[in-house]
Amino acid sequence: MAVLSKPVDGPEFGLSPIPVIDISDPESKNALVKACEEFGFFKVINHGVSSELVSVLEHEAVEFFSLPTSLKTQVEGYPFGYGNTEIGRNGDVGWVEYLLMNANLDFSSHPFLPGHLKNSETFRNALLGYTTLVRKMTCDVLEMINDGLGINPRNTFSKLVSGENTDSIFRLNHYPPCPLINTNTNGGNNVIGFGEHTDPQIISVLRSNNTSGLQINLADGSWISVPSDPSSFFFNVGDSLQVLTNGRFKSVKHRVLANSMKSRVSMIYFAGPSLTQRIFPLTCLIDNEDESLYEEFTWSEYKNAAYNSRLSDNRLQPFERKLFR
Ligand SMILES: C=C1C[C@]23C[C@@]1(O)CC[C@H]2[C@@]12CC[C@H](O)[C@@](C)(C(=O)O1)[C@H]2[C@@H]3C(=O)O
Ligand SMILES: O=C(O)CCC(=O)C(=O)O
Ligand SMILES: [Fe+2]
Repeated sequence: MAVLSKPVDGPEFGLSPIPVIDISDPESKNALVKACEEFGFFKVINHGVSSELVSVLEHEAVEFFSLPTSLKTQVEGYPFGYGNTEIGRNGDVGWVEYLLMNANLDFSSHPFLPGHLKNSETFRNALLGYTTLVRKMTCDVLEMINDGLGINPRNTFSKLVSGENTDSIFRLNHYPPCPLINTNTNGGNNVIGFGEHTDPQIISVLRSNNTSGLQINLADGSWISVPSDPSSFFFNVGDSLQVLTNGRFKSVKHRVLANSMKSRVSMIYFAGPSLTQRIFPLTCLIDNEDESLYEEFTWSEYKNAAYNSRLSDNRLQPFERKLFR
């Protein structure tokens, strides 16, 4: 469990600057590009994903996390399966328990699911329904971004995350109420649920219950709280999309603070490419005077490096080109 050395403020009040994008409106493509450039983060509304499906999956997750630890415990297959407190295997800890799984497997024979869930048809159906709809929404959003950037063909980004072999991950996180929190005078707290990091994949899609805790880091280095909204989805630009856009989009640093009173339950779909996919800045996004900021790598190379790093490391640093001007 990590305790921040300096308490942070919790700016829960006032208007949130987080961009809200109506994806039912094709004209939102420019707002999407702007959000990816300025925040690397945005909230999506009018998405068409069934709230009933989301509720069933959340209910199943709550039931699962309420089981005794002995029934949730990890099976073989790092990083997948159940875990608590430890995030990754490089010393990161947080006030969280989670279930991590590959989102492209047949869930009926999923090797990483604890027996209780593997045998639950309700859970398997909800998971399959949810990941199918969220993948489709992700592709729609990537295509709108594609249009907004004026790139051809339209599926340049979406095809990276839509094939059979794509390496997408699904994560359920549960942050129980934390009795160790000292609430400071500004209403903030000092216990980390999930430490600061950027997501390695192309784009991540997060949905949570009505408990806040997620914060994003702005360009000026300050942290702002993301007001919870169970009926919307929050999108994060990942490191790979930062590289594909030659740094025009920034992968957003984010973290989760624990809550003393309420449980937070979140579900995140990490849209990743196939392991052999080569990642490099798209030529059409390199301005004439600019140069490519990154060396080419495969997703597998990047992922291996990422999984050997700490959460807060700048995982793109080894792939940055040394430019001499
Ligand atoms: C400490 C780690 C956990 C993580 C792998 C890593 O070594 C660094 C990146 C972490 C992260 C953050 C986003 C996702 O939650 C995640 C599944 C991912 O792809 O990268 C986690 C990894 C994890 O929990 O194993
Ligand atoms: O649980 C959350 O709200 C965010 C977790 C997160 O950033 C992650 O799992 O990568
Ligand atoms: Fe994340």
